[in-house]
Amino acid sequence: MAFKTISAQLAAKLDQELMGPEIGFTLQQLMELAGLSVAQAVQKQYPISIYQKRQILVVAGPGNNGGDGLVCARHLALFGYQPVVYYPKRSSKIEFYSQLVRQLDFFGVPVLGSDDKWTHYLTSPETVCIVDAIFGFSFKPPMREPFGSIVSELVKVQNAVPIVSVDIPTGWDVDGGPVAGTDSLAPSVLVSLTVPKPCANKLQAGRTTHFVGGRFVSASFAKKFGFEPFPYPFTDQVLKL
Ligand SMILES: NC(=O)C1=CN([C@@H]2O[C@H](COP(=O)(O)OP(=O)(O)OC[C@H]3O[C@@H](n4cnc5c(N)ncnc54)[C@H](O)[C@@H]3O)[C@@H](O)[C@H]2O)[C@H](O)CC1
Ligand SMILES: [K+]
Repeated sequence: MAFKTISAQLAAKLDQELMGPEIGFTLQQLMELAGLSVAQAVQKQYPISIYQKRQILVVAGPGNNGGDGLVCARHLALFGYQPVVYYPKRSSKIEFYSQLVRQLDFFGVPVLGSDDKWTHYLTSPETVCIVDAIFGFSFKPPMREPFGSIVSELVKVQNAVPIVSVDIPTGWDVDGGPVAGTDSLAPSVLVSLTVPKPCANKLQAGRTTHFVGGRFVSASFAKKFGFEPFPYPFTDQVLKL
């Protein structure tokens, strides 16, 4: 399906408006729907019934893309997968992220920190897929550590264990796509949230299945930002593009 995109700058403005005084969504509401979308995309692409081992590694970054990953992990657990979260840089400034971690504890989902070993979760066939929730539309290259090393590890295994990227393949320039001279992720799935960003035009045809998710804008709001509303079927939270 052909799709319109919006720039990194416009995506941030769209977000602010959704959470502004007129519309009044909270970040928590949007993140819940975003994380649920990603979990549903995983379920559609890697249906639980065909796997004996149901481990999924979710790598969560320090911002809201990471928050989407924490929510996604909780839904994956509820769907019956066995998520493990690697969350190396936790923000103590926003209490909400700690609440998301406590909810993961509640569902028995392990959350690894910077001192924990995580690379043994990068093996096939034990791990169904890896959810890349490291950086989204606020990423500005070049990447600082420890995330450069983490992405290099993911690149090493990405032909054996599929990567599901949340909103932006981590490390890509949001408007320009893969950055020359750096290890570049080639995800098997991309879940664009609200509307694809320009880097989605750089996905390799035949390699990446592209979904849109984050079903939270009205038709008139979409048109105001220059895109058509997406025809999500029935109760689905994602649409394959
Ligand atoms: N409307 C929607 O579509 C919604 C999308 N959501 C998700 O939120 C992210 C954007 O979140 P934001 O917190 O603005 O940014 P990021 O998570 O992308 O990153 C911020 C985080 O990253 C650090 N950082 C930036 N550049 C670098 C770098 N070069 N090296 C190391 N670290 C870097 C920065 O310091 C911050 O800590 C969007 O993509 C969606 O996934 C929301 O869930 C709600 C609705
Ligand atoms: K990402």
